[in-house]
Amino acid sequence: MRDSLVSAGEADYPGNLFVVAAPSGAGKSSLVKALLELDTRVAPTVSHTTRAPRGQEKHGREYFFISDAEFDDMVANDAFLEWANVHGNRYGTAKRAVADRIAQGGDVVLEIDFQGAMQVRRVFSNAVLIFILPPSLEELRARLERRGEDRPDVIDLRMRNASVEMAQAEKFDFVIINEVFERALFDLKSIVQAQRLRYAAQRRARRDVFAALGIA
Ligand SMILES: Nc1nc2c(ncn2[C@@H]2O[C@H](COP(=O)(O)OP(=O)(O)O)[C@@H](O)[C@H]2O)c(=O)[nH]1
Ligand SMILES: Nc1ncnc2c1ncn2[C@@H]1O[C@H](COP(=O)(O)OP(=O)(O)O)[C@@H](O)[C@H]1O
Repeated sequence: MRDSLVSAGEADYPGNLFVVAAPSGAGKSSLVKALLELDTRVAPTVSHTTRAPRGQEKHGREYFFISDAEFDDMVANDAFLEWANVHGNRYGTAKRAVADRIAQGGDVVLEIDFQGAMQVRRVFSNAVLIFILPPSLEELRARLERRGEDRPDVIDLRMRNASVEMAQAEKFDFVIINEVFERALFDLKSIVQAQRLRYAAQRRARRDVFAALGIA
């Protein structure tokens, strides 16, 4: 599967893979949710995690909440496209969820951390990596506090990790600063649209070259 996803970029996988990463609280989930409401061609996948569910979260909707032993089994069975330790818990994207959809020409968006994003790039070179930045660290903390989902010690840990995560932004294809939400959403939509046009043009060009060479 790893190898076939590498050739993905080519004919077998006509869909696009978008990866969105950000420090916790930057607005990644809000932006991706808004994108999905506007654009039905792109679908999310549900990750697996060993973290405990928050208030309203449901198994199979936000995440598949699994035990450490179950996570170990999935790692041993090579079931993950990528996985990483984030803020003291493990999170991973199942291969099957991504491959099935992009093989059928659908687009997929992954909301994962920067370590996972780098793993995806190694496996699937056509993936478009997008990093969301908050306008400042002060605003990041304010958003985490306003969201009111995490205990103060969890917020402190996420803030400590934020600087390390933000230093990774330059490795991504695009960086969006989520200051004014609507502007950031416009940027995200534009990146998705541009990639679709670019990839479709690449595929057409490849077909034309093959046809001209008589090897279509
Ligand atoms: N590598 C990886 N990271 C993930 C995955 N799912 C979620 N994450 C990341 O784990 C971090 C914590 O997620 P979560 O506990 O839901 O809190 P959030 O930061 O408020 O979204 C975020 O950076 C997520 O992007 C995954 O499947 N793989
Ligand atoms: N541009 C923005 N301006 C102000 N608040 C925002 C903005 N974008 C998101 N938020 C708020 O910040 C909090 C964190 O956003 P969320 O999408 O949960 O972040 P993440 O998924 O990156 O952890 C939420 O309460 C959300 O409503």
